Order: sequence, then C-alpha cells, then structure tokens
Amino acid sequence: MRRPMIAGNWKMNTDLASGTELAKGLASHVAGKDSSVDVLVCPPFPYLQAIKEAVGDSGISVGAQNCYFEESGAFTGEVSVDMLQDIGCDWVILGHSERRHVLGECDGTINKKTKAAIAKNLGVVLCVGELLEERESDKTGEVLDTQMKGGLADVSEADLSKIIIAYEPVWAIGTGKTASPEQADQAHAHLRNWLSSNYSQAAAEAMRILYGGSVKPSNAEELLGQPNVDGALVGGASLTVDNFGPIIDAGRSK
Ligand SMILES: O=C(CO)COP(=O)(O)O
Repeated sequence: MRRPMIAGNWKMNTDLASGTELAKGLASHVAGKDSSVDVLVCPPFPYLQAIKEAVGDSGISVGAQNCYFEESGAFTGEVSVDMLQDIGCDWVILGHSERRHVLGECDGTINKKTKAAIAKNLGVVLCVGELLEERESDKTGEVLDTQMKGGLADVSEADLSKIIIAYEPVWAIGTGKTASPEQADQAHAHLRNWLSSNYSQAAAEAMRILYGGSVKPSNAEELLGQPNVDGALVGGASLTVDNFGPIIDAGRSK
C-alpha cells in the first residue's frame, strides 16, 4: 500500500504573518485526526524556518520549492541542500513546470539537483508534465519519458525510495482546467510503466505519484479515488485552511 501524500506548493505567495497563520491553522486542522496521510507544505525560502516552527509537532512536514546542487561557494542567490536540512526541511520540490518553463531549467540541472538532494537524504518531489500543445499532438507519453529519463539519470533503484513523482500537466496549472480523473490515472499509469521498464515492477508499485493542476476540494476526492493517484500537489488551493483542509481529509479517506 502506498501512503497518500497531500502537498501544498505555496509558490511565491503569502507573507510572514499570513504564512504563519496558515501553518498554525493547518496544524490545528490535522490535530487529533488519524495520521494515515502525509501532509507537506512548501513555503517560500524566507519563511521556511518560521513555518517549521508554526507547524510544531503536528506531523506536517516542511519542504522547499527549489535548491542548488553545489554544497557551498560562490553561487549568488542559491540555497544548498545542507542549508535546507539545517532549518528542518524534509523535502524539496524539483523540476516544477514554472522552473522549467519560466526560469529555463532543463532536465540536466534537475537531475543534478535531484542527486544532490538524495545524496543527503532530502526527499525530492520530482515534477513532470506536458504542455497543452504536446498533449494535443499526442506527445504526452514521449515528454513524460524524456523528463523521467533526464531527471532520474544515474539514480539507483534504492534511492527511488527518497523520491515522489508529481504529474502536473502544465495546461492544468493555475488555469482552473483539471485533468479528468481518467486522464490523470492514465498518465500516472504511464509513469508507473516507465518505472517498471527502467527499474522494476516492485519500484513501479512502490512509487508514490501525486497529481497536480487545479486540485480543489470539489475535485480532490474523485482524483484521489483513481488507483494510480497517490496524492496531490496543490497550488492555489493550498493557501487557505478552508480549501487545503478538505483536500487533506480526502487524502485520508483514500
Ligand atoms: O503547480 C501546482 C502545484 O505545484 C498546481 O497549481 P494549482 O493547484 O494552482 O493549479
């Protein structure tokens, strides 16, 4: 059985006061409920430490939205894996479509970051997903294969246990357009097949694959009800307890 995860990617949103309030609200939301779902929040860098304190011992994990692959040195503006772990981060999101398509990150860079994180046991949420024109020209499978191959180059099967894949079709991010539950499940099954062919059946079955793209309380249950969907990576709807709370609860009932 794969343990469900509901992760919130706050992107470049919140401020110190509202982020702290949100984290405290989420900690109250999960208090006293069964812990059958992993909950992760990924605030902007400057607030990581405050949010880590705010979630306290609620069981909610904190992750970053990016990191750099070098350990230290003259890399102005970058943040290392050690720095993230130093302030209590357990996870980092890598390869998000906004980093790929707005900030120009390529699979090679994403792979270096992935290897740097797992070498230090920092968990990685590795994002993959196709553009609208790629889906419309039937290239979804090809794009996912390329991103998986590039992102996971030289990653051993043992190290896959430190990685979660997030399937985020770019056309569904922040657009209000969600992949249908069938489209999501089909893409997740494709990713699982890739893992089976390139690692093993056991690796494919063990891998948690989250869906991301306009997940909200009204569609979470149906998406999470799909056999290959093991959780959600939520953007906009992770910014309020009223929206993120019910999505966490939908993960719990998976
Ligand atoms: O990019 C996402 C999460 O990483 C999804 O964002 P939205 O939920 O706002 O569509």
